[in-house]
Amino acid sequence: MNGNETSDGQLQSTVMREIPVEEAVGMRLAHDLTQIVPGQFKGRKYKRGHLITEADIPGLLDIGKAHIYTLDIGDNDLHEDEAAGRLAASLQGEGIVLSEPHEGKVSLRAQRTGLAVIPPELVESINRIGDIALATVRHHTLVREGQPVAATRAIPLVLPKEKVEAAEKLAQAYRLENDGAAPITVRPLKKFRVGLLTTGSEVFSGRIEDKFGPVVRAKLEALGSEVVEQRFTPDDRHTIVNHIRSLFDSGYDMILVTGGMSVDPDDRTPGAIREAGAHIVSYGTPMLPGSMLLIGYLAGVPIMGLPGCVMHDPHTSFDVLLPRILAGDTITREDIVTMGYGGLHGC
Ligand SMILES: Nc1nc2c(c(=O)[nH]1)N[C@H]1C(S)=C(S)[C@@H](COP(=O)(O)OP(=O)(O)OC[C@H]3O[C@@H](n4cnc5c(N)ncnc54)[C@H](O)[C@@H]3O)O[C@H]1N2
Ligand code: MOO
Repeated sequence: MNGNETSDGQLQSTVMREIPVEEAVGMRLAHDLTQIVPGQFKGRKYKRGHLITEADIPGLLDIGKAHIYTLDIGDNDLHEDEAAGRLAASLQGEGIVLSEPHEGKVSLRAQRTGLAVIPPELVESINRIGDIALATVRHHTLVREGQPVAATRAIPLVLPKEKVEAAEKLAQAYRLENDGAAPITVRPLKKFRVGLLTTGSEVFSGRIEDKFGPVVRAKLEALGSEVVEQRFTPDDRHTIVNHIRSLFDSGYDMILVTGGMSVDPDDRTPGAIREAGAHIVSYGTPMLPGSMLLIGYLAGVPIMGLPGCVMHDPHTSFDVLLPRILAGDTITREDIVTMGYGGLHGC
């Protein structure tokens, strides 16, 4: 006979009792209790299992707890912490660590900097079940080590086991359809050696100082890659083409060309990238800022034309595409097309 089974062998249902705090001394809390002080604190004040003493009573009353529950979980139910934990475990893949359950919530955090993989349809299917919530970052978000990628939360304190089992089945079906891959993972980024070509006669001649190089270097270094070489060229198409070909011959993993991406007669970069022999996936991305970005491949080597806004705006289409490329993805026209929805960030 287990703890919840009756003497005649029947399954027992959950029993919850409300106890006035004054009568709860000597009992253990059935769940975490939260305090919120706007602007100062939000979090667990008392932990599940805490043994209530006389001294706790004023503190409990301060956070609005005139009663506490005693809880005997039935065979067909789950405590919020167990429910959130089981759902999180069913989703956890490579590059993800789980937090301890906390106020009915479990966080899935990035174990490394990388690209979050989240199947949106699965997230929606799980949230359709009800009583159990799954919130995630968007698919293909760049995440840093320790950053939350997703969180699971049970809505009621006690919920039917079958709801969690239904979610686990969906996660299992995902694994079967995806060669055993878990639904939520963080893909690592490769270390790229990058050749950088900065166009602009005003920079080449020394009229103004180069501000593009340091920005591009910093963005790559922040993701574990490096600009090995930066060259400068005036706005002369032929010279730009020759530099691109020579950077290609140097065997870099990626070639970046800055400036000259817009509509002026001196904007030579898109034509030069084309003339160098690149297959153009897209000139123009439906995202602001970064709409004048070009992406293509030169015999398999990614090449991007970076518009002036990349030097100025902290988050552009370059910041969306760069982690994908470093994760090893080949960018397609469809990837570009789908950037427009939700892609208005500035301008
Ligand atoms: N009439 C239109 N105007 C603009 C359009 C358009 O479609 N029609 N597009 C806009 C967008 S979007 C962008 S972004 C900008 C910049 O485009 P470019 O990539 O062509 O930038 P440049 O013309 O080469 O330079 C613009 C600006 O930035 C300075 N610059 C460039 N490179 C460097 C560098 N390495 N270091 C320091 N400063 C640099 C350059 O001197 C100019 O001041 O165009 C919009 N306009
Ligand atoms: O390439 Mo520009 O945004 O779109 O500023």
